[in-house]
Amino acid sequence: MSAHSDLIARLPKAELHLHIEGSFEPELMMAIAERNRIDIPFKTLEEAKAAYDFSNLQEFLDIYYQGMNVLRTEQDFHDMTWAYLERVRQDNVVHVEMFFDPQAHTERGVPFGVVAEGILAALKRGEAELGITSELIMSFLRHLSEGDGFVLLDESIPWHEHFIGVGLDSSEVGHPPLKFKGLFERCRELGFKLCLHAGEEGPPEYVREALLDIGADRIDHGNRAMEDPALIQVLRDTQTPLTNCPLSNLSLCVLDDLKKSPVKTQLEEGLLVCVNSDDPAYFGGYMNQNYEAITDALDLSADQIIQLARNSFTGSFLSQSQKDLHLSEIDRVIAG
Ligand code: HPA
Ligand SMILES: [Zn+2]
Repeated sequence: MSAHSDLIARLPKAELHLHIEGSFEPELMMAIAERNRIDIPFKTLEEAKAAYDFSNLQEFLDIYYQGMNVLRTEQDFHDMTWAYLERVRQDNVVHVEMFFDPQAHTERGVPFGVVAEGILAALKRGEAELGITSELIMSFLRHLSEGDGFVLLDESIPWHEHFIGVGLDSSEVGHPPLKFKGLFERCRELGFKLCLHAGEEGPPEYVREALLDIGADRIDHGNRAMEDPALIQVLRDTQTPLTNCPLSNLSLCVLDDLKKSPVKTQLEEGLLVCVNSDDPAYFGGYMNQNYEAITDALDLSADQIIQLARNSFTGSFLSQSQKDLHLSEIDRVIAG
């Protein structure tokens, strides 16, 4: 329990950096494997959890792509998404802008429509039954080619109205944002918001490319931007949201100690940083556990925690009037 657990629990929050396939808990994975009669390398929960010991991004990604292999039907994608929504309702997450990785499914023969329809059905239900609003962000795998990205973009045309934006994730080093310049230009013309993972393991130059060459609307992670004072200035001037993921940083050894997290400095420097869970089933915590861990590690004040929650709405793709409603709800919670 953190010193500010009660405040953290009471604050409404938006989650802006969440890979839905990274919310796939081993219990559900084993149940779906059985339902679909698929062998998985884990026989027990303990075995699964023991495999979740990573020393870098690639080690995680290998297990992450393996885990999602059991997902085959619309029902599977629905069940995974619904489980996430039910879980974060408890953390007072009221809005989520979620990534999904279609190429990780189409590559193994699962049609795009199966993936999208399953997730969308759960999101619709989440709004009706849990009051959680949501947006979907279609992410490109950066270890694949720009041409593969264009194939996905074409394949997804019938569902474009359901996506607010596109993302860029998977193995960062060696796959800079500029590798996808033409693809993101096309996505921008189509009206998509652009969210790029940059500066998680990759150098500050990747954040610079995402921001200045691609025109990213949001930077996912962005930790290593803090190595470049000129870049910090750009992030401050543009108020580009940075979606930080504390427990992810720790699990993937981006940081060896959360005390070295840039979040407090970013707040003090006036950057628009917020806290997120990234892949909660793999990194040991959902939204509030991420808030608690970063609060304790950096000794954040109540005002700083409130600022993080405010930033999660300000940095979202909600309309200004929707943002204002959420921000006034935060005011109401802290006054009461
Ligand atoms: O944190 C991440 N980084 C890159 N790719 C990912 N795919 C899922 N999570 C991540
Ligand atoms: Zn991520």
